[in-house]
Amino acid sequence: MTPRTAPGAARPVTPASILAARLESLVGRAGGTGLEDELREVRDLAVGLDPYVESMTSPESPALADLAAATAAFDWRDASGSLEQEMLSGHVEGRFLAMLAHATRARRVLEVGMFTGYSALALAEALPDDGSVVALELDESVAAFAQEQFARSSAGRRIDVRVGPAAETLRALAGESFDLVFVDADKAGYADYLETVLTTGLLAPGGLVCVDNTLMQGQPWAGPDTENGRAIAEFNAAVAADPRVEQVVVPLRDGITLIRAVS
Ligand SMILES: C[S@@+](CC[C@H](N)C(=O)[O-])C[C@H]1O[C@@H](n2cnc3c(N)ncnc32)[C@H](O)[C@@H]1O
Repeated sequence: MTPRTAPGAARPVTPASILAARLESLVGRAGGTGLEDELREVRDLAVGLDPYVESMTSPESPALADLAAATAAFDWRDASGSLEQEMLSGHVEGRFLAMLAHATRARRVLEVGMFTGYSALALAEALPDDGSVVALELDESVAAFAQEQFARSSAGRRIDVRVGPAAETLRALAGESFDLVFVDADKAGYADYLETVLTTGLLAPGGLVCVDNTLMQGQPWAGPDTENGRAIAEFNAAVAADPRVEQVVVPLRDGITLIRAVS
């Protein structure tokens, strides 16, 4: 397992940022090879991508910026399970999810895997006053952390947190339906969560499912071979072969797959 980073010192966890860090390191070691200038150009292309995308995207709300800062300032090395600051989706992905909520005119949103609540709050901010986000989280302490943040913003009152294993909470939600579902919990559980959402009426007719980390740091095509990489590779292949759905993999951050039911 990768050691958790000190507060504020996030490590690269997306294909683009990993590529940028690797190229930075290669530039540092390229002296005398004759490849320095070319490598620098390639490095600049990779290193500038995320900051450029971020600077051209509408800014995050003060409440989201505060939540991200509180998450980065917390020392996750003492936290339970595998929680780490890098789990937070962040500015551009939050805007993307909010844009999807607007575009689909979502009123009811379900999130599977909340962490400190960044995506839940980004989605809640995009909903009408009578809208709601039901956010599922396994870890009681991180759920409490998120709820403290939600209490500071008016959109936070639209978020209903349910603590427990998502598989159980999803079954307990039978009878409810959601216009937009964001899946971002344990990768080994993804196939089960999608199946439950598609087959039990949780996804409203015409609803959209968004699944995070479907590029999993590039592991499905470039390795290394890890448990999460295998889980995502299997999940992606199963979705690609599933005639019940249509999907597109968006290479934003660590990959988001958008899925809709077609039969
Ligand atoms: C990647 S983080 C979610 C990040 C969050 N959506 C965001 O955008 O900031 C994954 C979260 O899923 C939670 N989780 C893991 N397994 C779970 C399970 N079986 N049921 C519910 N939540 C789970 C973890 O505790 C963690 O907080």
